[in-house]
Amino acid sequence: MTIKLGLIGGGVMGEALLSRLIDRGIYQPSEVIVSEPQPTRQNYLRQTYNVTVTTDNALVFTEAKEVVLLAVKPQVFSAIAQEIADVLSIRISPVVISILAGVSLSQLESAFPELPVIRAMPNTPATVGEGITALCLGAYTNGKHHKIAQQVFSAVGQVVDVSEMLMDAVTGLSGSGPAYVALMVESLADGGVAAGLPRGLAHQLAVQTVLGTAKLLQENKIHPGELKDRVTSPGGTTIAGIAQLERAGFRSALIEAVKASALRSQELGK
Ligand SMILES: NC(=O)C1=CN([C@@H]2O[C@H](COP(=O)(O)OP(=O)(O)OC[C@H]3O[C@@H](n4cnc5c(N)ncnc54)[C@H](OP(=O)(O)O)[C@@H]3O)[C@@H](O)[C@H]2O)C=CC1
Ligand SMILES: O=C(O)[C@@H]1CCC=N1
Repeated sequence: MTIKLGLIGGGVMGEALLSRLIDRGIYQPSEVIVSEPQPTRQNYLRQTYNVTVTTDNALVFTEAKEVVLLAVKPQVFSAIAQEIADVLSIRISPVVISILAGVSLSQLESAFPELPVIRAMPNTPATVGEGITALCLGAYTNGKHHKIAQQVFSAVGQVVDVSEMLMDAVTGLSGSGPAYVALMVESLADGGVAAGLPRGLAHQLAVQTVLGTAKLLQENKIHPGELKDRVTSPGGTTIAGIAQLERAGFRSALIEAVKASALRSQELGK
């Protein structure tokens, strides 16, 4: 069978994408090649997904006919681009989709001259099909490449198209955001424990509160401020908690976290 999908880097995000794409039948295992340096990780990927696994990044490029997903850390991008440079003259042209934080379309286009490239920023809820991915398209892409990217990322959640100037901000918000939400869940549970709840129950209450609130905001399309007002009874418990959050600079802390992450994404692209 023809190999259609190449994945360079089978780590956290690479595996999240691989797993859903195979589960949903978008690619058959025999249509996928993955490159991964570590033997233990290689064996795991081979055994779990029944895909071809290699250490040869150039082979992934020459074998994959439809799409090559780059899912390595931004710090190894130049090394990988060099490895692949030799086979580029063969003029194979899968669409290259990079999920690397900070790495710009112009950097991708200089590494893969004249190839169609797409910059994408997914997030870890992709693992459970609840991710959100922002896409921006390089100069050599066409409608077919866009469709492939939409198909790949809609297998793991929502997809939005943005202009490249917004990608660092997207990275700061939805790319890194799951870590901020996880920190909030952990802290809510800690608060519950401090107030006397057993740990397991505190965790369950915290997770479901975040999940349910997100669902309510999404399904009823209400403004977060309105939802806050609905929970906040005059002279009640919630306003006592909110006053404390405001004293501690909760909103400002989140705003600054997103800005710091966006700035770091910009730096990684330099
Ligand atoms: N994690 C997240 O939430 C998100 C991450 N991203 C982006 O996704 C990319 C990957 O992140 P993440 O999955 O978290 O990182 P991981 O470290 O989990 O995955 C990277 C994988 O690439 C492998 N790798 C390292 N060097 C090479 C090489 N030369 N050739 C092939 N594979 C190699 C690593 O192997 P080894 O471990 O042996 O080094 C590892 O398995 C990053 O660029 C990040 O910016 C984007 C959105 C969200
Ligand atoms: O922390 C990082 O750099 C990556 C990019 C977005 C989420 N994780």
